[in-house]
Amino acid sequence: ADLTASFHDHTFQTPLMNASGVYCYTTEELDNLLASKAGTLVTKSATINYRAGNPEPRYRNLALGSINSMGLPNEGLAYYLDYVLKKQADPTVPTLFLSVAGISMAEDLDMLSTIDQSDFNGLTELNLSCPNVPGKPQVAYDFEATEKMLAAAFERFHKPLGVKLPPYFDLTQFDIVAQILNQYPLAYINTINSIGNGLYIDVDSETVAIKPKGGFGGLGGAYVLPTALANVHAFRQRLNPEIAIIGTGGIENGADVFAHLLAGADLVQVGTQLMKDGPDVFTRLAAELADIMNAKGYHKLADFKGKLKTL
Ligand SMILES: O=C(O)c1[nH]c(=O)[nH]c(=O)c1Cl
Repeated sequence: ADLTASFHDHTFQTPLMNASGVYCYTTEELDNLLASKAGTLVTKSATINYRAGNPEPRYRNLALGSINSMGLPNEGLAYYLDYVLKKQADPTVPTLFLSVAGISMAEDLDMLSTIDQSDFNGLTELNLSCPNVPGKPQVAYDFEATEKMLAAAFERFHKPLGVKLPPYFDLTQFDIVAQILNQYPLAYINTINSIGNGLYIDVDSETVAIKPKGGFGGLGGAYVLPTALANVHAFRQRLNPEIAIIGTGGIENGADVFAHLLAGADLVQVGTQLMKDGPDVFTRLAAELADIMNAKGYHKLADFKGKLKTL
């Protein structure tokens, strides 16, 4: 089976990559991703300046996934922009993704201007769905703010741009959000971000799992797979075909990768399972996906991508 993934005018050795926020804070972690079977990588969502983030413990692996309230810790935009600019000079390195998540629209726009004026030749991911900055509601659950943000972004940003979206749970929300997104020349959407503000309770200790926000945090892993698949498929059915889709959420094995692709994803991102297994997870996921494709007689991703059947 050929796992080569095409995404606009880019090709990747596999459709697999990390989810922003996982294994992508430092240049060492990012280099380890490049050395793995991941097709490419995305950097930790950046703010203009270094951010310490929320108090620890702020991430926990759980039997059925994970919970996090990191609070947008990152080294600052320049650190990640320097990294991708250096790496893109190497012809053996695939096209890279750079993520930004300002804690205000002004900060987002400043960062987009900085990137636009740079020689970055990869794709930029505007994170509209961070659920863990206390006092800052997610932009993407405010449809007016989302529209304003996209209009302002495309006024000043001329490189390929994608948006990271939170999960939606109502079909009319899919209709409304898709109608907004279809007005803009987006390269892609990335769906889903963690399911915001879950609460894990440890019965033995009668305590929450993480320190920030009284234990409330974004859920990842197996908990979120059906919601992730629904968002991928709902948007594939509604978005202009020029807007590609990155499927994120709940991938533990090759079958989950296959399901995301079947639902319409062009690339998939792995967060919780990468946190649990490290970059070798991409070797396993690639092998498991290839086995499934071979068993079904599929030779390339286009043979089944987006071809989910209904009853
Ligand atoms: O707390 C975080 O840093 C965080 N955590 C998430 O689960 N999604 C995000 O977009 C971000 Cl920005």
